[in-house]
Amino acid sequence: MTPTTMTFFERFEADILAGKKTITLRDEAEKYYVPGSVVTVSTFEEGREFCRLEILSVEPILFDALTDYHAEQENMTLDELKEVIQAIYPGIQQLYLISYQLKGLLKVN
Ligand SMILES: CC(=O)Nc1cc[nH]c(=O)n1
Repeated sequence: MTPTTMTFFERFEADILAGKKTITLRDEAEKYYVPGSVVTVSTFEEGREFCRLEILSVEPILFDALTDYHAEQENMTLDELKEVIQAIYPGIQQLYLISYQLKGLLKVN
């Protein structure tokens, strides 16, 4: 079944809404997003819905293949991005690069 939801840590919310973070790197469990589908996005911490995103692509990528270009799309330096990914997914090598575009903001409740 096509996933219809995605969560992000609250600290990424502002960058997503500002269009400064346009990709996310996820593990095997989240490789099933479908290009062209729209997902409702909520915070990981509180489950607060804050936007909808259209999934543009889902591609496998190895941790060691991450470049400055990927970091730029995450609004980070490459060192920061690698630290963040290692903190979320310790020891991971196989990642999935999900690119998306903002489809709409959700009202504050
Ligand atoms: C909740 C969660 O896993 N969030 C992530 C993970 C990887 N990248 C990202 O932008 N957000």
